Amino acid sequence: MLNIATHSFTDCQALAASLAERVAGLLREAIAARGRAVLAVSGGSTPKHFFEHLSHAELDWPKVQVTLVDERWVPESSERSNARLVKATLLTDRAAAATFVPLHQDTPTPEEGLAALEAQVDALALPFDVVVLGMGPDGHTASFFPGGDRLAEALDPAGTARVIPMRADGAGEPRITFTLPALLDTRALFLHIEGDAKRRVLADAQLGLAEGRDYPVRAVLEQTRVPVTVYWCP
Ligand SMILES: O=C1O[C@H](COP(=O)(O)O)[C@@H](O)[C@H](O)[C@H]1O
Repeated sequence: MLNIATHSFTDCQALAASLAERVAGLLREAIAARGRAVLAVSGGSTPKHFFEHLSHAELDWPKVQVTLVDERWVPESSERSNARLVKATLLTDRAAAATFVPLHQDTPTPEEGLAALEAQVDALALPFDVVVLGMGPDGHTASFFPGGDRLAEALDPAGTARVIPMRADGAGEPRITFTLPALLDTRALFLHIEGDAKRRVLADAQLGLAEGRDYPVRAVLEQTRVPVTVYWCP
């Protein structure tokens, strides 16, 4: 049984405000219950307004750790860096007091930086309280790309690795990604998508109508470990 709820908005700014309010509420609850909160967010173009709203949220930000669900293996000076987006749009205003745990090392390849990255990830007070995934038009989420060289390993529910490198034709550059079992180790899971094309991809993935195409997001939709809440606007 799929455990998916969908919140649809006609206005993407309203979506961003609503998702930020929901996430802030969950982070507040986590701090009240455990004295800290851990948030994993996506990169790409979609989360910008959500990040801007969340950055103003009133909560005890020094008790919040923020990380990324995946990262492009580029320096932070690159426009493609997910960390750059997070620092510019989320870790400002009140949220500047949060601790950021990046998924990048200054090494030529993710494989060479992996041991140091694993040590960085060890600093996270897991499980996550909130994970916010995005999705590309090709049905990738985090860096679970169609045809990814380590896709099966990343999606293996019994896998023990938390982060792994990923390469795929559609990925642009090498990636590092939390694995699916690591991301499902969360108290709340959101999927934030915008636009009709992505809604169709999601519907196809959900109904198994991918017509031979490989939509990795399907693994998130079909798992039964944690409910998925989809936020969508046109
Ligand atoms: O490359 C990535 O793409 C996806 C989707 O990005 P968008 O630009 O279509 O919103 C994103 O969720 C992921 O974190 C990122 O690395």
